[in-house]
Amino acid sequence: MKLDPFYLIVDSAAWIERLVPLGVRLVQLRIKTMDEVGLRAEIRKARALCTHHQCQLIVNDHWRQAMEEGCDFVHLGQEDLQTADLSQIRAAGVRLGLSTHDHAELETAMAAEPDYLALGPIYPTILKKMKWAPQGLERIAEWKRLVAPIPLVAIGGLNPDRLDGVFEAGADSAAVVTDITLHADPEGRTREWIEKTRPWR
Ligand SMILES: Cc1ncc(COP(=O)(O)OP(=O)(O)O)c(N)n1
Ligand SMILES: Cc1nc(C(=O)O)sc1CCOP(=O)(O)O
Ligand SMILES: [Mg+2]
Repeated sequence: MKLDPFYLIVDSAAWIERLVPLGVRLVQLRIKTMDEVGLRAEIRKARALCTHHQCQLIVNDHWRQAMEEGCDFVHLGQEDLQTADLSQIRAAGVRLGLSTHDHAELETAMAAEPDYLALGPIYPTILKKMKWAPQGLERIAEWKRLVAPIPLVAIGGLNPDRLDGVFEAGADSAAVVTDITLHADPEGRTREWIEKTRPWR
């Protein structure tokens, strides 16, 4: 499976409506706190937008709601994995991306036979507090050797200036939140990401 090298992560369907039409091909809806009705509406709207714009939608955490809304790709972390019903996800033909931060997590993740693996945080991130030190580029190269041919996603503190290093080290896709969502010009920055990742597409 080939992942687009630009992996946008946002926390609402409104962001998807704003940025996906610019040419984003891979987007994650990452909603951490919302009531069930609101969450369902967000997933439904995100799915419709992504279908219309031929963008692959990946739903973070909420695998059950994602499946019930007809989505075909979810992302789970190690804690999410403990409660997720992987056989139900697989039986529905839903694809699965998994987070990893160290060797023990990688072993757990590989056992689940994911469709991609994410490694982070590559650089310091301001989005959330993390117990892992930045992994650095060497770690991407190590992970690539361990996981290929499973696609590898790099995440954490990425920006356009850091992309060449990340791809040269072996990442297949670069995931980003705040470099775009906190930018003064999110549309302009999204176009910059699309251009900068073009050679890796
Ligand atoms: C592409 C990608 N990589 C890693 C994560 C982090 O997932 P997780 O560890 O479950 O943390 P939360 O994002 O749920 O806070 C991700 N969402 N996407
Ligand atoms: C959601 C997330 N997961 C990470 C991990 O390492 O698993 S790092 C991260 C935050 C990514 O945001 P930004 O691009 O703003 O640094
Ligand atoms: Mg999670």
